[in-house]
Amino acid sequence: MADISTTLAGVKLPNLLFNASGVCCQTEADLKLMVESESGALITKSATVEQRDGNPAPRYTPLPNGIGSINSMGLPNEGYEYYLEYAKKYDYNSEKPLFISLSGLSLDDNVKMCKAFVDAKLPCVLEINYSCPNVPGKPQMGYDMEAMEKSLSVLAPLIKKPFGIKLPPYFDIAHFDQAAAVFNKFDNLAFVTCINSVGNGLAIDFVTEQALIKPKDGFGGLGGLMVLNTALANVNAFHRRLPGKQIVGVGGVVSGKEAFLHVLAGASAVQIGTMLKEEGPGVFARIAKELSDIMVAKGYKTLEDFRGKVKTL
Ligand SMILES: O=C1NC(=O)NC(C(=O)O)N1
Repeated sequence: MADISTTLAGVKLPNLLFNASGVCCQTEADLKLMVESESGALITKSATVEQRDGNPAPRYTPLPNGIGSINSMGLPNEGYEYYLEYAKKYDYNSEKPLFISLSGLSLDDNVKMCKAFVDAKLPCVLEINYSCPNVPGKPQMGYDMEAMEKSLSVLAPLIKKPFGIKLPPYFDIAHFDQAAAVFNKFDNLAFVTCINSVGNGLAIDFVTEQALIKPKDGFGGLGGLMVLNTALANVNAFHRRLPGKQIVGVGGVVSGKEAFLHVLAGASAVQIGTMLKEEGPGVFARIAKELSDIMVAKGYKTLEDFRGKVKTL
């Protein structure tokens, strides 16, 4: 067995795999499945101040031939106080650290939620979601560098301890440069999670000639294998540009091979979304073994042996 343990934001994970926020993490029942799984950590569904039902169904579907998924959930969640209570009851002596995702609909909302978690003085780690593409009328903060800098200039000093942010995919080198210039201003911004779904794709059924999901005329975030190469680029771009910070890789992890590639690109931990949704929590044990077998075959003992060591020509 190879050692696939890691640390993230100063906390130890027995293995680098956990859920992407939003999948298997909205209710305590979901989170119990994550605790009982072979994941190395767990993260809660992005919370807003108030409980939200989210968008009308159908709002998630896998796409044919295992290429991925499309979703327009619309931030359905139990409201931040539900996750604060969960975090207060969580067993921090367990080997599995708890991450909390917050996705305020305004800076004031994010301040209110962050304050509540800071005041509770809990060991859980915050991941601020700047990249939900599915709330009608709410452009993604992650594509507004000025707004992101303003938000971080308020939240980073408020949170004080290490925290992370969830980013949308960027597709232009200038945007990697601009975003990194903002992130490097905040010392306790310990990690960035790349990528959230590729926003506003459209899946259409050939036979019925209908969009596959109901919200927003069928427009929704794309995930799964088809976004792997964009995810790897974002992981590596920020690994190169954010010295001293860590990257959580997410996007397209369907087996140990893609998890290996995310680490090679620079990831310190790897989240799984679509494959977890489709396969269930058993996916963690499968992918952990597949990754370990790959490392043994390649002669790597730990993730540090190859993290960020993608070769260029
Ligand atoms: O940040 C998010 N990304 C997604 O792809 N979907 C969810 C959502 O719609 O709630 N949120």
